[in-house]
Amino acid sequence: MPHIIDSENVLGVNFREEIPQYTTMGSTDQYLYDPSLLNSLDFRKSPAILKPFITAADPGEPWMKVRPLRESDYDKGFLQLLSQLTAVGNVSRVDFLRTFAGMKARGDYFVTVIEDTRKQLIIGAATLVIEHKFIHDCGLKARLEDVVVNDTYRGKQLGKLITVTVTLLAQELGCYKMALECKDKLIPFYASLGYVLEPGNSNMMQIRYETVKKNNTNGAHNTNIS
Ligand SMILES: CC(=O)SCCNC(=O)CCNC(=O)[C@H](O)C(C)(C)COP(=O)(O)OP(=O)(O)OC[C@H]1O[C@@H](n2cnc3c(N)ncnc32)[C@H](O)[C@@H]1OP(=O)(O)O
Repeated sequence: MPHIIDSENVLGVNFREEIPQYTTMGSTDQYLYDPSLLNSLDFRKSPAILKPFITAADPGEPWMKVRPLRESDYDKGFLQLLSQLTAVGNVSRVDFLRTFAGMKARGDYFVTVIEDTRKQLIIGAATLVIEHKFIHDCGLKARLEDVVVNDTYRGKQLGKLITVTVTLLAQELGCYKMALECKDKLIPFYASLGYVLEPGNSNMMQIRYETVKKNNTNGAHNTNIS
């Protein structure tokens, strides 16, 4: 079960003080969450058709690794990968480590990546976020966020692999359901992985509180907005 968060962490109070001082990148290089959680996922439970059959523990290539996000992924192109999804902005190493530490402290962010270990490059990512509810007997609801595969690696099942990984992880962590928002053209992709549009309950609504900076360098040519 996810770590129980305290209200001080939720509000982000004193985060700066909680972060260890890093003199060089990777001096601790922690995982965001326990990587052993990925070893026992049963990919046979997923309706996804994976040909050849691959899993998080055995992604089919010796140079491919599915694992939790690490601090050193700042230097392995993680943010550049996200910029293929939406605008990232100018995220400094300090910003990245602060956000990483906050997510780790909360215990309910499961950012999961695929690394090409030959190039030390992050080539795929997806995030499982767990919401704590009073309804459903104080149940846990999962959200799927920020799914992306490096454009030169697409069409090789990596999108399915990373999405099924976090979908099964949510079930393993005790969530009663997992939900996502996506563009219409991706509905068949997620439907093939078991996600369904529920009749009368398939509208996504939102209110935006900020405008995306148009002059950021990472996402300057990307019109996708998450
Ligand atoms: C919840 C969210 O985060 S929604 C945001 C989703 N992410 C994005 O839009 C970012 C840009 N897109 C991507 O990174 C990738 O195209 C992904 C993640 C959507 C798919 O990654 P891939 O590695 O190419 O997917 P994969 O090889 O596993 O393909 C799975 C299937 O989905 C289909 N598919 C993949 N991308 C798309 C697309 N953009 N539109 C329609 N169908 C697609 C493929 O044709 C394939 O179908 P098949 O099994 O019948 O051959």
